[in-house]
Amino acid sequence: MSRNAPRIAIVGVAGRMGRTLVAAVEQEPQAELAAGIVEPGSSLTGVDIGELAGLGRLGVAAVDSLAAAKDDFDVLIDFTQPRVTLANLAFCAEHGKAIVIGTTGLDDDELAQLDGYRDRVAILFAPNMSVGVNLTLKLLETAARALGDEGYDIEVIEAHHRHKVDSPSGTALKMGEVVAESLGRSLKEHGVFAREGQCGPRSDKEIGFATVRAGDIVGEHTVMFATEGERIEITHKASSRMTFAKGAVRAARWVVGRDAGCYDMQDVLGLKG
Ligand SMILES: NC(=O)C1=CN([C@@H]2O[C@H](COP(=O)(O)OP(=O)(O)OC[C@H]3O[C@@H](n4cnc5c(N)ncnc54)[C@H](OP(=O)(O)O)[C@@H]3O)[C@@H](O)[C@H]2O)C=CC1
Ligand SMILES: O=C(O)C1=N[C@H](C(=O)O)C[C@H](O)C1
Repeated sequence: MSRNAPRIAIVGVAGRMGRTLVAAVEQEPQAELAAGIVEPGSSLTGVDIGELAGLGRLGVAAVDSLAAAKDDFDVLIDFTQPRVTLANLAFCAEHGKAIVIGTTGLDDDELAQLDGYRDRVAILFAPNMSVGVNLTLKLLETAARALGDEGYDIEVIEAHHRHKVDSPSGTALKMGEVVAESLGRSLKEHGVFAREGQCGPRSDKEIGFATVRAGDIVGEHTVMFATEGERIEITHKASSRMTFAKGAVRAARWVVGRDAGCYDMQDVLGLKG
């Protein structure tokens, strides 16, 4: 491991993404697995985080607060839930740590709170850390510009596992925002998130969202552009959480040592502009 390998802490280390992140950091020679945080008072406190991830002993015991790991890490990776993420962001701002946030489902107020830290700490915030999804966002920009004003109806369809708590997914919302922005529309005004009963025909400019929750689906997103006589579908399918975890580790290595600001995966991958 290089002397400049960032020391990474993972919060929510017993979760679906937390466990995958432990494996991803462990596989990255240019990063050090420094700490793993579980919920305050968790019975998993003190358990080796390698054991939690099914990798065997790694010599890092889970702690139940960020304060307990304060001197051990340079960058925190957080895939938990909105209120926990905001508390961890406040901690990172206070203690000069960079943070990678993968948590989705933040409401407008929580997003504004997150944004309020942009002058105090380096934040990497993205609803999907996979390279494939971030490339898909660029393809969507191009497709929307070419097709959007030519009478194509736009619908976003996503499917995830039965445990997911937020809907639509953060990725689906991001895809909708990218398409809306490319067309000069506002997603707040034109997003349609439910159709039931006698809801009438769709309007030309609406961007519809449909959600599936079933079994162990890791994450699938399709944006459909449909008109009389043809339809184009741009689809991304994740078949392993490792794609998100590897992206997050890449993001952690990128964001550590940056100036305060709110960055995303497009910055990491050089896809801006
Ligand atoms: N940006 C991206 O690329 C991706 C984002 N996500 C997002 O990541 C988030 C987590 O997803 P997932 O891993 O499936 O969810 P899980 O519920 O499996 O994991 C969340 C973990 O956070 C833990 N947790 C809750 N509160 C605290 C706390 N105060 N301190 C420490 N740990 C805490 C939970 O512990 P406990 O179980 O004890 O409650 C749980 O282990 C979701 O918002 C999801 O949408 C997911 C995949 C990719
Ligand atoms: O909860 C998940 O699992 C996922 N959440 C993210 C989202 O809401 O977009 C990303 C990924 O699709 C998996």
